[in-house]
Amino acid sequence: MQNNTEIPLREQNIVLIGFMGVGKTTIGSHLARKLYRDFVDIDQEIEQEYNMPTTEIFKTYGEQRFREIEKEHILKLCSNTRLKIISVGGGAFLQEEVKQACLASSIVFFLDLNWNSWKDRLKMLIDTRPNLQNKTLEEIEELFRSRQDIYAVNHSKIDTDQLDAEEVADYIIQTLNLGWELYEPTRGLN
Ligand SMILES: Nc1ncnc2c1ncn2[C@@H]1O[C@H](COP(=O)(O)OP(=O)(O)O)[C@@H](O)[C@H]1O
Ligand SMILES: O=C(O)C1=C[C@@H](OP(=O)(O)O)[C@@H](O)[C@H](O)C1
Ligand SMILES: [Mg+2]
Repeated sequence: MQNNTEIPLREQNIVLIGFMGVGKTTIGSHLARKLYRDFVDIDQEIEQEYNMPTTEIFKTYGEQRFREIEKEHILKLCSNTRLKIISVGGGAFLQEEVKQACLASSIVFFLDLNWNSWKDRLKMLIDTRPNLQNKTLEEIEELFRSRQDIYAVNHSKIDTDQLDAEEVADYIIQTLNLGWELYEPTRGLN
């Protein structure tokens, strides 16, 4: 496994985490475009490999199998790549090995959104997120709250409540620039 002390800060992968629907995929693609990097969305990679949407993968093979494939994809990226923008699914950090690999090899941003703002997105998420289906709103809130612990260890937390996706990407870039300049300053010409 690569360790982020071995990779220059400016070359480390950037990993976006957070609950379903907070905007990891949308913000990740903006970030990749703005930083001229490749974007990898783990759910999209798995859907391409199985040639079916996540809901079908859950139905056909079960969540456990999905988690195994998810882990394989993420661990491979953590050990073999740099300079990527990676959006992982909201349940990826349930697996301690995945969480530790991301934290050790990459810069991990937690996209935070409060429950009241998140609730407004439920309608547009429900058809494509198997773990939101067949649940009452109370059960979804319980899942939302119980998941917060797995995101609590990160390198930077962004409060996204008041920002659109493009603004979150810009904010992440500002944070990165600050860290890069502080810890790996670019040398002047003389
Ligand atoms: N900052 C934001 N403000 C408002 N809507 C957003 C924001 N980020 C994402 N969205 C919308 O929320 C929905 C879920 O976004 P998505 O990127 O798929 O989330 P995730 O990958 O975290 O599950 C999309 O319809 C997207 O357009
Ligand atoms: O939190 C979860 O259990 C899941 C989140 C989804 O990704 P997003 O967080 O991008 O919605 C996807 O991996 C799958 O439906 C399971
Ligand atoms: Mg996503």
